Order: sequence, then C-alpha cells, then structure tokens
Amino acid sequence: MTHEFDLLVIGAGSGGVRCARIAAGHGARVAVVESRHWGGTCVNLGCVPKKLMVQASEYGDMVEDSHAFGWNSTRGTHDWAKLIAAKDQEITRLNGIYVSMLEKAGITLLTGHARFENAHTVRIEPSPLAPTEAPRTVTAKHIVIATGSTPMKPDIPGAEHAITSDEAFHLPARPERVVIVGSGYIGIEFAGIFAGLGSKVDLVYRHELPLRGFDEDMRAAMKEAIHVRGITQHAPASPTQISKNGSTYTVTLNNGHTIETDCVFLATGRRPKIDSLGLETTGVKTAENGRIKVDSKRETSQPGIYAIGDVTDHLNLTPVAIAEGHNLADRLFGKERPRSWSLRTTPKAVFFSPPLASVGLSEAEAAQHGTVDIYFTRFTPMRHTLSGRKDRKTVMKLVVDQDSQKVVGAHILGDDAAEMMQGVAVAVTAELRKVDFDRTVGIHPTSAEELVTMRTRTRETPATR
Ligand SMILES: Cc1cc2nc3c(=O)[nH]c(=O)nc-3n(C[C@H](O)[C@H](O)[C@H](O)COP(=O)(O)OP(=O)(O)OC[C@H]3O[C@@H](n4cnc5c(N)ncnc54)[C@H](O)[C@@H]3O)c2cc1C
Ligand SMILES: NC(=O)c1ccc[n+]([C@@H]2O[C@H](COP(=O)([O-])OP(=O)(O)OC[C@H]3O[C@@H](n4cnc5c(N)ncnc54)[C@H](O)[C@@H]3O)[C@@H](O)[C@H]2O)c1
Repeated sequence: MTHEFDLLVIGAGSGGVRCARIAAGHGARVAVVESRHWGGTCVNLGCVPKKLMVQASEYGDMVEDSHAFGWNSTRGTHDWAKLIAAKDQEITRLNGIYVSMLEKAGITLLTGHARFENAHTVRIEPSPLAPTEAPRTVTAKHIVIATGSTPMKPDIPGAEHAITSDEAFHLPARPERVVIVGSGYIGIEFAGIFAGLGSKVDLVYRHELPLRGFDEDMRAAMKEAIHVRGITQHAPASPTQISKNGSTYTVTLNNGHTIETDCVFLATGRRPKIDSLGLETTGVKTAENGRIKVDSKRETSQPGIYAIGDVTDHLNLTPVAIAEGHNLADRLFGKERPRSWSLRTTPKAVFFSPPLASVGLSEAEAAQHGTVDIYFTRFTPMRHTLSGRKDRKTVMKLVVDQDSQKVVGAHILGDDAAEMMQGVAVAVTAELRKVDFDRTVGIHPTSAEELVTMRTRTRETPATR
C-alpha cells in the first residue's frame, strides 16, 4: 500500500519537531500535526516562559544588592501584567520561528487533534489551534507519537480550585499569597519565582527534604536555600482538602494545620498525554500511568509506530526528547550512523535562585557500585561577601569512584550552577578521573574554580552493594 507520507509526527513539541526536521533533511515526505501550540510545552508552557520568569524574579534582590556596590537604586514595584505581556510576545515570536523552520524544511503542517483510526491512518479533528478546520484523514508508513505530558492533580476535595503550571503562566495578577504543593522541579522553580516577585509563599511537600531523587546533601542544601529565600516549608505534609471562601482559599494539611491563601498551585507531577489518541485501534501498549511502552529503538508494541519524549515518561527533559527524536529520524531515514547521546549522563538543573545542577550519580547511587570518595565544599560566593547575603551559600560536591578514581557525579547549588554544569557534564561523560580535574587550571576569581581545587577528600563512603 502506498501512503501519503513516509512519516507522520503527532505533536510539534521538542521531540516531534526535531524528529520531523531531521527526517525531512534525509529526504522523507513528512507531516506534523499539532493541536494546541507550535513548539510544544517547552516553548509555550515550560522551559522558556519559566526561565524568563525566573530571571524576572531575580532583579529585585539584585537591585537591593547593588547598594553595597555603590548604586543608589531603589527596589521599586513589579508589574506582573507587563512581564506576562513581554513573555507572551517572545513566545509568539518563537511560535512563528517554529512554523517557518518546519515549512522551510518542506514539512506539511497540519493543525488539529490527531486520533488513530488504525496503525497507519490518523484522523485530524478540530482543536483549539484549528477550531473550524474540516476534519481530514492522513496515512503514513511510520508514525511517531510525540504528544508530551500534561499536569496531574491529586484526587482531593477542592482540587478543582487549584491551578497548575499551565495556568500559572497566565494569571491575571500575581497572588499576594500562594500555597505550592510538591517539591519537584516545578514546585521549587515557581516557589522561587513567586517569592522573588514579592508573594508570600508556603511550600508543602511530602518528604523531609525536597527534590526526591537528587543527592541527599544537595537536597539538604536546597532546603536551606528555600528557607533563606523567605519561603515557609511545610514538610513532611500533604494537602487533604482545599476549600474556597470568596476570593480566598484554605488548604488543610494531613498534620492538622491549615493555610489561608489567595492561590493554590498543585505541582504534583505530570502524566503522559494519550487522551483521545485512539490507541485502542492500534496495537500500542501503555503502562499503568499511561506511559507508552517502547523498546530500545523507541518502537512501540505496534510495528511502524514509535514514541519519543515525555509520553514515554523516561527522562522528561527537552534535550532528551530532542535527542530521541533526532536519533529515531536518523535510524528510520538516514544513510550514515545515527547520532547518539549519552543519556546516562544527562545533566539536570532546577532553576531556583540559586539554581541546583547535577550530572551523573548521587553519593547513594554511586555507593551501590563500590566505595566512593566524596569532595564537598560550601562557601559564600564573592558577590555576597559584599552584598551582605552571607547566608546565600554555594555548595559543590564531587562523587568519585574509589577504585577507578573516575568522577561519576557532580552537584552544584549556587549562582550560575546550570551554566557551570554543562562543561562538567562533558568531563563526566568522558569518564575523566579526579586527577584530570586536579591538573586543570582554574579560572580566577570564580566559584567554578572550586571544582578543580577541591584537593582534600571530605569522606569515604563504603559500598552498599
Ligand atoms: C513548567 C515546566 C517547566 C519545564 N522546564 C524545563 C526546563 O527548564 N528544562 C527542560 O529540559 N525541560 C523542562 N520541562 C520539560 C519539557 O518541557 C518537556 O520534557 C518537553 O517539552 C517534552 O517534549 P515532548 O516533545 O515530549 O512533548 P511536548 O513539548 O509536550 O510536545 C507535545 C505536543 O504534542 C501536542 N499534542 C498532544 N496530543 C496531540 C494530539 N492528539 N494531536 C496533535 N497534537 C497533540 C501538544 O499540544 C504539544 O504541543 C519543563 C516542563 C514544564 C511543564
Ligand atoms: N528545570 C527542568 O529541567 C524542569 C522544570 C520543570 C519540569 N521539568 C520536568 O517536568 C517533570 C514534571 O515536573 P513536576 O515538578 O510536576 O513533577 P515531579 O515529579 O518532579 O514532582 C512532583 C512532586 O509532587 C509531589 N506529589 C505527587 N503527588 C502528590 C500528592 N498527592 N500530594 C502531595 N504531593 C504530591 C511529589 O512528591 C513531588 O514532590 C519533571 O519531572 C521534569 O522531568 C523539568
């Protein structure tokens, strides 16, 4: 059977766009269907608007700190509507860039909600991006599901009164008080944004320390940094109910406490987006949480249908979705060896102020493989020796496998941590040893030079295997 397209990509987010562009570059006839916004979550309701808002939230303290450096500036007030408008203008610009980039690559752009009719046929129905467009049907030899994920709310009474990150980007006004539930990436990043812009923030989370899955020392350092930022932490605690009284809300916690607030923000995780996708008409299998199951080549249980990015709930980060999309397009249509990435050493950053960035293994993970040497330092960065914010510490940690002396993990909490970590990630991916760090000359005066000057082992952690 001849198909209209060699490849149909469902979802024009980070993974889908890269997969489509690379496939088109290899000469394939490609179509992309998008239901909501070109560029997907990262561009519209994720990384990009979030980072702009983090940056916005940092100016107040910077203006205050400038006094110590001789500036006669005043902190002033923040105009939320102006920030949202500026951010939206930038996103509209990016949407346009995505559309023209795809068109220039010779890709057919389809707007609407995609729903499988069978393993090679997809029906495209009206959606928010194309509410009046007539439905149509397309066929393709290969179909890639790149539909991403969507926020998930816990099943508690009153959850309908709460917002998620999707709404946080378009609030009509900044709430004076906000309760944020969840201490994953989104909970912490937005706690920092609202606190920096002047809101009173209460952060509620289930465990003793925030950021489950990160290195324990870094989780403790983040807890302290959150405190220093003036955010009230309720932990361990979870909400059992949200009630609305006029324009205020009351959050009841499982420890019996209640918090009054102007806004409740649930940052309690995301789920793969497979709603009304018609997967039941195909042989594509999903796991309990809706994650599409794929093999190492990203093929689903239905030959010819693949899945990449958040919808597979693997490492839910933009560069990972991009890597998966690129690699898949190379494998399906490329003539040379497919480009590949070391996902094992995917660096991560939580854009709090200061940010936390990590690559490789935590101390506990490394100890499962053998005894580890730990190098740890905590200091006041130079800027804050003058600004007076001496409680804004920078924390750095190197995790070294004792047998091989390879640096298997690096963790930084401090200003510019994410910028520093990208370079360190190259070293960890290249499996460099501690001696390679030691023989690298530092850049002075920086915080980063500590990474190559931590000479004395802080402790040895015995293997737990
Ligand atoms: C608030 C927030 C902040 C984030 N910050 C970062 C960050 O700083 N760094 C980072 O690396 N990652 C960050 N992420 C994660 C990152 O956004 C995702 O990992 C990434 O966008 C996943 O890409 P994707 O291609 O899998 O899906 P998406 O980018 O979500 O794209 C999926 C697309 O598919 C479309 N779609 C869905 N169903 C259909 C259908 N049936 N028919 C047609 N179209 C459909 C959707 O409208 C969407 O445009 C953040 C996420 C959030 C929510
Ligand atoms: N900087 C970045 O790279 C970045 C930023 C934002 C999001 N992301 C990606 O998006 C994903 C989703 O982010 P997220 O923060 O929503 O999810 P997450 O999984 O990182 O955190 C969810 C939080 O909600 C808590 N939680 C879950 N159910 C709960 C309940 N019933 N009651 C109380 N607490 C509950 C969890 O304990 C956890 O603290 C991340 O895992 C990450 O992959 C990345």
